[in-house]
Amino acid sequence: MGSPMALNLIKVGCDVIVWNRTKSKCDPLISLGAKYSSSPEEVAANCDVTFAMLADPESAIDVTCGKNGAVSGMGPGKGYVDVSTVDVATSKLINEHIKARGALFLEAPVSGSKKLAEDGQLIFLTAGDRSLYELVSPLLDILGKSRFYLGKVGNGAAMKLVVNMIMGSMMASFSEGILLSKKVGLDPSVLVEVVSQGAISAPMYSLKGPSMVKSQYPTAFPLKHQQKKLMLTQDLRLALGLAESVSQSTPIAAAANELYKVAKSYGLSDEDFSAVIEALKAKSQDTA
Ligand SMILES: NC(=O)C1=CN([C@@H]2O[C@H](COP(=O)(O)OP(=O)(O)OC[C@H]3O[C@@H](n4cnc5c(N)ncnc54)[C@H](OP(=O)(O)O)[C@@H]3O)[C@@H](O)[C@H]2O)C=CC1
Ligand SMILES: O=CCCC(=O)O
Repeated sequence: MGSPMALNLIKVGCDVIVWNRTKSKCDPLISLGAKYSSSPEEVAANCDVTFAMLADPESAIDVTCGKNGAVSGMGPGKGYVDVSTVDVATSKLINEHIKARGALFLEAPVSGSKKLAEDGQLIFLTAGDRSLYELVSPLLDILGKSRFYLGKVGNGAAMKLVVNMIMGSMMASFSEGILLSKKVGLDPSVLVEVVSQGAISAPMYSLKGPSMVKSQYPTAFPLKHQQKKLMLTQDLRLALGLAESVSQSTPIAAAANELYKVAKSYGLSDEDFSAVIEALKAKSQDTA
């Protein structure tokens, strides 16, 4: 997600400095004009605004607050925009560290996957320093099709988790439908078409349905991010934790969460999250 976002900024002529743990992944960006810094600290020291796109809460904290982390390069007049998907507590922690350096913080997790990142069609769910939001809005408009400012830090993370919770349950339910249609002698491709024309149509179903019917899961949003294991956190589990914290019942999401865990145990972490369908196949002895 970070690469296409950086690329879109380079394309419009922004002065972009990049860092990634695996440096080779920066090479295509460097060849297109990005400069390279050897640590997150150096990036933050050399930039007015630093964007972070990390896998999960642990890496987001490490890259920000760890050794040679971005915090060390921050200071008054600078801004830090974390576009990773993390939990509320992680976002608040990063905010505190950035603020302690006199800099501004904006959480801005995104809705929309790899293709939408490439096309500059992401949806930003931002919260934090309003002045930083105003400052980076022109950049967010290059990277995305819309942006929401949701107030205090944590609201962006919470909104993202709620959206991903709905998405996880929708995909699990869609998977059940595909397999059931096949078991009762229907053509699942026709089911995908029917769904795409009705009230429950969703781009996600039209995009992923045809591949799922063929047991193919080209990775857009890796299943491992729907089931993050670090610090026992993951998008669905984090959403369940959020629900529990306010005594909101979410039985559908809880059931879906179990399926993602099974799919992950089958070694499908790096496949698209639509590979959750494999968890149901195994249960019903359907290997087709
Ligand atoms: N893919 C999608 O469709 C979407 C993803 N998201 C969210 O965006 C974030 C990134 O997702 P995505 O780009 O798909 O994930 P990837 O797995 O492709 O990239 C993860 C990035 O995090 C880095 N990273 C992981 N662990 C560490 C660590 N311990 N220290 C330093 N860097 C680390 C990786 O570095 P390295 O290259 O060295 O491994 C890589 O740059 C996630 O939070 C995800 O939930 C949000 C919306 C859509
Ligand atoms: O967090 C990832 C969400 C993927 C998507 O919105 O399609």
